[in-house]
This record gives sequence, C-alpha cells and structure tokens, in this order.
Amino acid sequence: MALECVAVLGWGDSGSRASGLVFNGVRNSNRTPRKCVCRGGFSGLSGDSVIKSADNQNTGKSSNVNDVPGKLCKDLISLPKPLTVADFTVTPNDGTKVRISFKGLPGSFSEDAALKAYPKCETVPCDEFEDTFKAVELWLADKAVLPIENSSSGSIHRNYDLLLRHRLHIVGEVQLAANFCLLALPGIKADQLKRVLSHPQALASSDIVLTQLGVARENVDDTASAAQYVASNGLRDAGAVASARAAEIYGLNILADRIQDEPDIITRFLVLARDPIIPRTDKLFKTSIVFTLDEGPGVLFKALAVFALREINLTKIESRPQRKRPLRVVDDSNTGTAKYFDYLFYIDFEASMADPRAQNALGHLQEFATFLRVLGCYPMDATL
Ligand SMILES: O=C(O)C(=O)Cc1ccccc1
Repeated sequence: MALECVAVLGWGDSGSRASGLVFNGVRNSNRTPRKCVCRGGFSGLSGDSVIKSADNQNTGKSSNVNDVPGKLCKDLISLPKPLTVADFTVTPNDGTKVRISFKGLPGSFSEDAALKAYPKCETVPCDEFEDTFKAVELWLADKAVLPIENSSSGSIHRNYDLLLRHRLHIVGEVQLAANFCLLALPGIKADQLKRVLSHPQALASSDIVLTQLGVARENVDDTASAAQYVASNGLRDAGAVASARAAEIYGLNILADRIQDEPDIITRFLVLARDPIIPRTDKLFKTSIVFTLDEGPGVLFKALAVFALREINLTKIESRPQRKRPLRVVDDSNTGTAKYFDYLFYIDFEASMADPRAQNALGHLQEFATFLRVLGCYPMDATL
C-alpha cells in the first residue's frame, strides 16, 4: 500500500506563497514510484541546488556538491527530487500507467474515450458513475472519464449533478464518434435475432436498422455489458449493439457495422482529477463553471452579458433544478406569493482562466451570482 502524501509546493521565489499551497499528490521520481512526503521550497532550484542547501543546513558551512564524500553523495541522491512541470503532465514519464476509472465493462465506449485520451492507460471499470468519482477520491484511480453530452440525445443530466456533488476538477475533454455494431454469437445470422440488448442511447441511435430487423429492444447499463451477457449466456436469439472492441473481447461476430441512424454521433466525455491543471494561453482552453442567480427580470441575461461584453464564446449552457432547494418562494405585495423552480446554471466558455478576459468575466459574474464554482479549465479536444 502506498504512503499517503502531503507535499508543500513552492511556486516562484516567494517563500510565503510557497508555504501557502498544500496539496495531496503523487510525486514521480526516477526511483520506484510511490506516493512520497516532500517538504521544502522547490522554487526554481535545480536538483544540485537542493542538495547543496540541505548540506548547508546540516553543517552550517558552505560546500560544493562535488566535494562531498561518496557515501554522503549517494544518500543525497536518494533524496526526493524537486517537482517540475513534468510532474503535472497527464502521463508519467517513468512508464507507470495512469489509471482511469469509467462506468461500464471493458469494451464500452467510455473505455474507448479513456483510451483515446490516454492510449497507455490502465482502465478501472466501475458499476456506477458515482463509483468513478469515488475511485479517484480514494486514490484507486488517477482520473475518471465521464460522458457529459451526446450529439443525438443531449446532456447526461445525472453527471452534471455529480460534478457538483463531488469536488473533482475537470482537466480535459474527449470527443468520441461511436461506431455502433450489431453483434451476435458466431454462426448466428441477423434474421435469427428476436431481441437486441444495449445501452438505451445506442438502441435509440440505431433505430432504423433495429426496426428493419423487427427485434425487441432491451436496455442494459452499457453496451459492453450487452455483449458480455449475450456471449456468457450463449444466447442464440439475442444480439447486442456495441463496439468492435467489445466483439473482440467477448468473442462475438460483427453482423453489421456503423448501424447508427446518423453517420456521426459524437459523445463528449470529461476527464476528472483530484487536482486542477495549470491554465495556459498557448493553446485553446475551455472553462466550465456552475452558478446560481437571484430571481428577477433579466438576471440570466446579465449573467450571459459578462461573457458577451468580453467577446468570450459560450459553447454550452445547461440548467438543472436545485435538488436541495427546488422551490423559491417570492412574495409580492401586488401579485401575491409565487413559487419558482430554483436553478443551477452550468456554462462552458472558450477561454482559459489564465486569460484576463475570463478572470474579469468571472469577477463580474461574482458580483451578482449567489454561488459560483469553477469546475475546471482544460484544453479543448480539437481532434474531430
Ligand atoms: O454503454 C457504453 O458503452 C457507454 O460507454 C455509454 C455510451 C453509450 C453510447 C454512446 C456513448 C457512450
């Protein structure tokens, strides 16, 4: 079992700032990777400089790393190395695999999304969306991949609610064009199928082909579970809508490929992590926020204006009722008492938090929003 880690990280040269930032993290070094305890200012110092300052602290004398005897030198080399930008990159450079949690069985489209983002990752299948969050929170996984919206059926509302309930940060997005295949046991032909199992969204997106076949549709949790169920129960009258990778994993045949009604059905997934990434301006970044507003005419207009005024493009807006406080009671002496739904607004906008326009827009929004949280700032997926 790895040790729990607390690292105190120095940013820039200021000691006061350095001592202010405490986070839990995994430090990669060129020794056996493990969670480690690192304390001290790492600000802009080379490894040698750190060795020197440690030596100076012990002896009170000035020394040069080249002068120290072999034994001491060896001990010093085994000291933790200063954190570098590489420690914050998505893929460890020592060959260890990033562990990514996803909902579903191996072969599901969510696993495809994880593999698209991190081709060498180790995937961690989970039963429920909530478990993918917990896996990261409990250090069983480094990141979670979560579908958030789909070009044919829209937002996955439950996952918006989970983003708010948990404290993970959005660190990336993945857009995946799913290729839905009709799978069956080897030797079975399409006209022998009486029913087809899959995730409801895959069944809905393959409506034309399934209607032509005249089969009954059965919902299951994810596309790969459908394939696994047909294979492990040896079902000769049942097919599954799933990926080509699921066919390979569960030993099924592909009877038809690209059976979706529209040629491109895109699912957008979010990548979540315990720590946020450092926003940059040298490539396209997106920021996701959630906020609440007071009741009143034009308040949403005013909220959207903070972005329009700074020419910041919005890519998504979603509203969800506030579960804990669903109704707002408004008393008006003229019109009486009214009850309104109280909403959370989720917005994605095309700007990095390192961009002053984004900072000013959020500063402006904060002046009248009753609650505001930045869910993450992350590079846009421009691969499709
Ligand atoms: O069921 C799956 O394989 C999933 O990952 C959910 C899903 C279903 C259909 C399209 C994209 C994601």
